Amino acid sequence: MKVFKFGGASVKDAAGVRNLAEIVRSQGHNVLIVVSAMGKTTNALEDLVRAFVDKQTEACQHQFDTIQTYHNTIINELTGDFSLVHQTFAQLESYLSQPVKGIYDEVYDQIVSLGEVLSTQIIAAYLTQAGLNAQWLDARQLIRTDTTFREGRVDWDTTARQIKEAVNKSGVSITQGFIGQTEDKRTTTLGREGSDYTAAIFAFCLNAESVTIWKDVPGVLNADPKWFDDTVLLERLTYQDAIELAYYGATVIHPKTIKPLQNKGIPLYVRSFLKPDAPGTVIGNYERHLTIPSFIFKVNQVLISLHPNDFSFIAEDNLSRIFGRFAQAGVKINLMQNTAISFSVVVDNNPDRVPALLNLLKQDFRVTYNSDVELITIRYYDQGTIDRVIPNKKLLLEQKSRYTVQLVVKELS
Ligand SMILES: Nc1ncnc2c1ncn2[C@@H]1O[C@H](COP(=O)(O)OP(=O)(O)O)[C@@H](O)[C@H]1O
Ligand SMILES: N[C@@H](CC(=O)OP(=O)(O)O)C(=O)O
Repeated sequence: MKVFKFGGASVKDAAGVRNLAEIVRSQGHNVLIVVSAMGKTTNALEDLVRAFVDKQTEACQHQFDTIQTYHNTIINELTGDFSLVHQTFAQLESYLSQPVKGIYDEVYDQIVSLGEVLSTQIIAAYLTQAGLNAQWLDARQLIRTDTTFREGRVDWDTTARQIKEAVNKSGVSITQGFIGQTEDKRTTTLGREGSDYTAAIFAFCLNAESVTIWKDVPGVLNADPKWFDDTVLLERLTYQDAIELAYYGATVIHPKTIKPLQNKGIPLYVRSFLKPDAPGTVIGNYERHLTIPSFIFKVNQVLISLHPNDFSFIAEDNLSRIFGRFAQAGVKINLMQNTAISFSVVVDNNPDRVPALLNLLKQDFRVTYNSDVELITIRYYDQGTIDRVIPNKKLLLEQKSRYTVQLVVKELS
């Protein structure tokens, strides 16, 4: 069987849902479909959580209405029995009418996970009326995680057992990306953009023949077309090149997706939902690595420099203290570099996490930071490619390995 993953961009409106059905009809015999929340619903639900926890009743109601209206607009253009969708909105409304229960991240997961529940309920209803009888599966009952809310860690043994028992390998099934559940039945999410990872989890557990991620781009390109004009389609990629590109921030694939697929040799296709007959990119066990440079831009980064208060070296004890603080604050490091008595890191400038991290670090270190920096990564670089990306930018830090260069830059004002 195959696994197809459709992201929010592919199902942002009724036309997207119809297009999904056409792709499944023409290419998806014996397929499990993993779907994300529609359009930008996850962002909208994040705003709803903030308003709910901050007890901003009006903002909360407004956000709820906006999300419901958006989904109703899509439903109104489709045919099918959407009663489950209305039930989900009723459940959400009832949850929002009660006092906030649990820590922020837990509340976040109970609410934000509903984006995927709604999208799959709508699509399953549409597929069924279109004669594609889709089995709707609740990913919360299949993917078991620990209690790390917003970044649930998968319990592979339980997950594999539950998936093998529940999924029918013939016909069409549909389930939610991004969500799972703890042992005591509290919903978790797997980290933003985690639906690709869900597709890989299902494929791994089911020994699927392939995974296809349907995108609004022709495949994996050598740069994000939103930033670069002359992009080139990478027709074949090794798992290693794919994992490196994703890890450095090529948002076309979630970095956690590759490992489960590589471990079982399952090919990953990245194809266009706008041109479903085009071959796109295939990622697999190939001998040849990339031959052309790839560019990855991460904006809205912050460069943090730490200097031990007691002038001690950046050695094992200080390093373990630093990494402990980052883990405690839940902040991922995108780049790091040290000298004898200073340690520099670049992280996403996440307003929910970075201020708390800085406070923790200030307990032991003198902390300086530079916000609004960009992190540019070039894989298979040469000097010409570096020169191409740094005009009008001040270079703050550079790190080179044999195949990859990373540049921390700031716009020259
Ligand atoms: N190397 C790359 N190749 C192709 N697309 C890329 C690359 N890096 C970033 N992207 C961006 O990824 C986007 C698709 O991802 P995303 O918007 O998250 O889709 P979805 O909602 O389907 O998961 C593309 O529109 C493109 O701007
Ligand atoms: N809806 C979740 C999960 C996801 O992967 O979405 P998408 O496939 O649209 O990037 C998010 O936005 O984080």
